[in-house]
Amino acid sequence: MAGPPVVIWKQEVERLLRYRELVPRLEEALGKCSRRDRAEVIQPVRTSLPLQKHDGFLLLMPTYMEKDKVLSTKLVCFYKREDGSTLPAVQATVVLLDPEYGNVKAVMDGEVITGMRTAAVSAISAKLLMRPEAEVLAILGTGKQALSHYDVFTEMFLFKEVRVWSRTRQGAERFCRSVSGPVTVCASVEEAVRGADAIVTVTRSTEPVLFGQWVKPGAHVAAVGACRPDWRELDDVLMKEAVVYADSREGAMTESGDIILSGAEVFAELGDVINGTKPSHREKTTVFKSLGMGVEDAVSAELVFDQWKAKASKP
Ligand SMILES: NC(=O)C1=CN([C@@H]2O[C@H](COP(=O)(O)OP(=O)(O)OC[C@H]3O[C@@H](n4cnc5c(N)ncnc54)[C@H](O)[C@@H]3O)[C@@H](O)[C@H]2O)C=CC1
Ligand SMILES: O=C(O)C1=NCCCC1
Repeated sequence: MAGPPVVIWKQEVERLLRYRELVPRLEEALGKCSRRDRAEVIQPVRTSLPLQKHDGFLLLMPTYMEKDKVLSTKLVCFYKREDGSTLPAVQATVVLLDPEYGNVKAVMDGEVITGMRTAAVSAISAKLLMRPEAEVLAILGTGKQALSHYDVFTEMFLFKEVRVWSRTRQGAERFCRSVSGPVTVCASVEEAVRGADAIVTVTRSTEPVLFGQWVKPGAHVAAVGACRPDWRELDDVLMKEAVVYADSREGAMTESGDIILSGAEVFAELGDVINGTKPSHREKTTVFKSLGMGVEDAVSAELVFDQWKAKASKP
């Protein structure tokens, strides 16, 4: 008889999850997704429930990995929120189940998982698609995702300069106080991205903020915001000039305004590049359109649970 589920909350998840273990698990999971083998991953396009009164959405993200014996679902709410609002834009919980019996093994905070797995997948996109001689990273937006992207990008790559742009001075100042290394604060998006080799867009904008005319040919863009079919972060010029990669082709065609409204073609999934079935076009301008996938949460939560069990079994 299974016992009650364990509850693993934010600070514990923060203690247990490390990029050096998370990144290889995510790479493996992305490869499995793109093989479309239902014994490896079943992950339907997520259900999205509008919370119209609150200008938000609830997303349900169930995932089953039969061979790996992983069954989970994330519940994540996200809201448009005005700048200066003290309320979080994203709130998430991950439920981990035992696939053999269907009982819940663990309920865990999903905020740290969402922050870290999203940033880790963007860093994987950079590992696969960014030029190796990249020196300048620009981050647009200074919220939670901006911080996790700063952490993993500076852990995995050696940039000479990290630039940041925020709509508000307070946002940029808060970001600079929160990170451990030097940052150049830029007064405009154009100033931040001109000459940058890698650009991360992590804003809540619903209109384009990054324009192709400012982007250096051969740069790599990880586009993380704009996760609704009518929301944009990138303009048509950039979307049409770049070679576009996505985490999930189905997800991108259903949810990404940058892809749907620009008419850009998804060249490949990151998993196709990992599996060697599609090439990496490092020499060209590349866009990785990230929307987030349940499988990323599933393997992250399983990793947290494994680490928790290992710690709990120590005398
Ligand atoms: N692809 C994925 O897997 C995930 C995507 N997201 C998306 O990433 C984005 C950032 O998420 P968080 O960092 O958690 O949010 P946050 O609220 O912590 O930060 C959002 C940032 O965007 C800025 N911003 C808000 N409106 C803007 C506008 N109109 N133009 C320019 N900047 C604007 C804010 O000042 C803030 O710096 C959101 O769009 C969220 O939906 C979040 C989690 C996972
Ligand atoms: O994958 C996720 O988690 C999210 N994706 C889009 C916006 C909110 C969270």
